[in-house]
Amino acid sequence: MLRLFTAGESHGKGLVGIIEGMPSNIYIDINEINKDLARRQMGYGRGDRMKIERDKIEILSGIRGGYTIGSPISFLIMNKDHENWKEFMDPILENKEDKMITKPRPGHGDLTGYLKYNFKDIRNVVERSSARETAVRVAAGSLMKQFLKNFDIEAVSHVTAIGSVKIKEAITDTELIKKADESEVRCVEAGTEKKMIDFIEEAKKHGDSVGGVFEIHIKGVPKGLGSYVHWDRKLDAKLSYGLMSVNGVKAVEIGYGFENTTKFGSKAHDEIYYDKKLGYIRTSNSAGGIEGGMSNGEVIVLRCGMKPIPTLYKPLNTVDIITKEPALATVERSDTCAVPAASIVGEMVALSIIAEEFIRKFGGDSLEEISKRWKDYI
Ligand SMILES: Cc1cc2nc3c(=O)[nH]c(=O)nc-3n(C[C@H](O)[C@H](O)[C@H](O)COP(=O)(O)O)c2cc1C
Ligand SMILES: C=C(O[C@@H]1CC(C(=O)O)=C[C@@H](OP(=O)(O)O)[C@H]1O)C(=O)O
Repeated sequence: MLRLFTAGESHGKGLVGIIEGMPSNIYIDINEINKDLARRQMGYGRGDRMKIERDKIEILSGIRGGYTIGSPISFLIMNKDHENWKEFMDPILENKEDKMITKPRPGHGDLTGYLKYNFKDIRNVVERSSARETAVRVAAGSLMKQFLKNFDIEAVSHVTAIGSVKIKEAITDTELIKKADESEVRCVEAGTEKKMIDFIEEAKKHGDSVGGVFEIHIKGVPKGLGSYVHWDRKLDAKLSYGLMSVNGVKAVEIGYGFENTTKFGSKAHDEIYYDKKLGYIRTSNSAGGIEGGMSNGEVIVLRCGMKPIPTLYKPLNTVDIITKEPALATVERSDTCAVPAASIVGEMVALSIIAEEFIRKFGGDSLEEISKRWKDYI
């Protein structure tokens, strides 16, 4: 079983990840992980924090001479911003109190987290509920991506909507999305990107924030990851769980999940054909590569809806937890839009789940053992 533990507060010393269950003898290129960490920091609409951080992974264990050795892989990503928060984030010494947060932000975990954990200062909630944690999930996902590359499994992601600005003709071709990611193709319809940027700028001008939609494609996944035999083994359920755990994601769609609800069955399902060379084939992919809780060999298509960022520079109404009087929600600093960043997080989270399911199906302690079983099955 492949597992990931994450720890770390947003303005604490740093973030920690532990991956347990990674097979041995997988070549890991640290530069590739750092590239994915950098991708997560990009995207129009991010705030000043991203000017401070330059996320880099430091491996502590589990990798030797560039190869995994089967033991838990532990790693660090330091918070450069900690330097500016030392007096408020010291684990041992008493923290200064003049930055206590008492005005919970609607849309964030502030109010319920403070009540649930019986805190005096909402900062305790803010620090861990922050999406800073997603840096660890991207680093871990990037490592798993390198494992999956051995089996020709690859993922791409792209933003399909920022607020009400949508890509009209959604790119459905995985290779084209990949090119877009490499900046060869920017957008299907000329001008869409500018409209998205304008939408973010408009929000920013009014102290507001935006959400949007991103899409993930995973190709090369063999038929049969996940299972129909028990509810908690279904691949669509597992992917939804993982994606829903990405901060701000409130909707997950698989294939044409919503669109299919409006169609007749005759138009909604992907008919089966047989080709002497290719075996069973489909000529459409409405199901998004998953039927009966199992990958069916087609490209896995996932779509996620992210709510607008909860911290507003023109703050929403709230209640001060000390005076119980009406107040405006706390704002220290914030992104206006983080959909492009969330898209990278989603891509890496989805790959982590595919890696976990791949290992569950093909088993084995080393890459060689897994490769043998995979080849036999294929
Ligand atoms: C990459 C990324 C960056 C984010 N940046 C901010 C931010 O600057 N300010 C903010 O209030 N929320 C930000 N969010 C969203 C919050 O983390 C999220 O709304 C919060 O954790 C509550 O989400 P939930 O209701 O889905 O659990 C960001 C999310 C992601 C994925
Ligand atoms: C630190 C990251 O994102 C943060 C996520 C976040 C939130 O509330 O989720 C709030 C902001 O934190 P800060 O107040 O320090 O600027 C974002 O910058 C990151 O993505 O690495």
